[in-house]
Amino acid sequence: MQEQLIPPVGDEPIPADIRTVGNAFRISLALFDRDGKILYMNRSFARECGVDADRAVGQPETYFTGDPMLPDVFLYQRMICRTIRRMDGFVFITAIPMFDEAGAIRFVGMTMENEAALNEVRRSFEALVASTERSVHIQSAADRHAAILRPLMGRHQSMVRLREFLKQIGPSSASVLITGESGCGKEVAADCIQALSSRSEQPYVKINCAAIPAHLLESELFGYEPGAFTGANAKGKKGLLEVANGGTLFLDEIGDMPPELQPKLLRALQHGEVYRIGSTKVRHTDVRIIAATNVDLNQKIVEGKFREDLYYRLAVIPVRIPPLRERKSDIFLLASYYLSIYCGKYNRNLVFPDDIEELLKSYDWPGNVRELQNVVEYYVVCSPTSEGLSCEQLQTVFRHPVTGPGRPGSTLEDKLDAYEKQLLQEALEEEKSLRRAAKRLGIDASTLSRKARKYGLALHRESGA
Ligand SMILES: Nc1ncnc2c1ncn2[C@@H]1O[C@H](COP(=O)(O)OP(=O)(O)OP(=O)(O)O)[C@@H](O)[C@H]1O
Repeated sequence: MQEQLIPPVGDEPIPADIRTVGNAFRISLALFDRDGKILYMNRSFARECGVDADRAVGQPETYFTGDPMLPDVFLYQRMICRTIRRMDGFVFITAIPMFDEAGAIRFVGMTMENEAALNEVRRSFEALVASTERSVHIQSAADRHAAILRPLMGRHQSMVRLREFLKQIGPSSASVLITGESGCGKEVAADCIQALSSRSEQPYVKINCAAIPAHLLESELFGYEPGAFTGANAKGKKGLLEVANGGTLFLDEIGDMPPELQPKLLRALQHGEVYRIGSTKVRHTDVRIIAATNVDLNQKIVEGKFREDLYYRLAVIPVRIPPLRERKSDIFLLASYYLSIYCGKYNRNLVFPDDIEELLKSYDWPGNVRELQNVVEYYVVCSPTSEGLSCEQLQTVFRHPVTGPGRPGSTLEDKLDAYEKQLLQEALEEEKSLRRAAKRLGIDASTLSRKARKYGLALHRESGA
């Protein structure tokens, strides 16, 4: 059988050949599994950290550094570099995530270089640069895509898949309909699609259909001729469909598009033809439409409030953004990210104690990432000391009552049940099969299946549930 060359994710030991190769290099190298535990450390890395390479296996990153980098690697899903000051000078650490075919992080490779080694490289590099006339920086397409998609954070499988999907659909000119609850990131996704498209250098115009009264929305979208109506600009005005010509128009809250405007919009999308108010002259426009809504358009169609033909024109590519409660494992990552942002903004130094972490994970976040952002800002601004706020104090700004294990006042049994449910839900969401979810939890598949039924959790299709 052929030797496995790619390091496993923790299920099997690293093959001896790989260890030999790793030890032969001067570079300090370590590998971590998806839970941030050390899978392998070569001799040079162990020497650099003053630890025993074999004993280090299975330990968390904090075993050799007090300032962990892996949470950021898992959060941003990209390479992170950091310089750490030590008694004997600086060390430069690089951590690079390695992905599996489904786009999930499989393991993380980390290298560590000390100041002396880097100085040696720098001297060679300076000599090389001095001997050349020019240095060219080439940014790969992968780097560019990663940079564009960075604002759409999350390492839950659904977000990894979403980013992959956006990369695939971004370049086309097809209309996209983004659905999802309020505050879950529809506009962030629209911005990513636009930036990934071949129209990224062309106009990008946004309009919120719910924020503008119907009569004004028509003149905003289609424009008008001089003297078309009382109070109109004497020179007339271009509509946004004309302004966005060659580029992209983002129609936010499309579900609020007044019924009387829908046929006119359909015509503009279908034939690229726009008539300004008060004009019979046709103007041609080539616009990619990205629309977003948090209402159920199918329901609106049934109620006769939204045209079915317009729906199909808009939803050539449907994109659904999952609400935060369907990707619970992202809650704390996002909360930690916003904590660092707001601590920087308000010059505070705060952390989340364990009970606050539990509370944040227990809550359903009806307002999604926007609500989470607000709650974290409240936590930073309103904490009287560096101890932070208590759970009871923080919950006063939640829109709904908390029902998970962090809920104060519930019995030990309630809390244990809620915590068990949360762990099962996370494992079922993140693992591809029931068997893998059961393995991760350390129970057999039939027990997992029974417990999942008890808590009303959806099982993977392969389980036959
Ligand atoms: N995946 C994410 N990573 C980081 N920030 C996010 C993410 N999703 C949303 N946000 C942040 O949450 C806030 C709300 O996002 P956005 O406006 O895109 O939501 P929306 O779904 O368009 O909301 P609405 O339906 O109310 O218009 C923004 O500040 C955005 O930066």
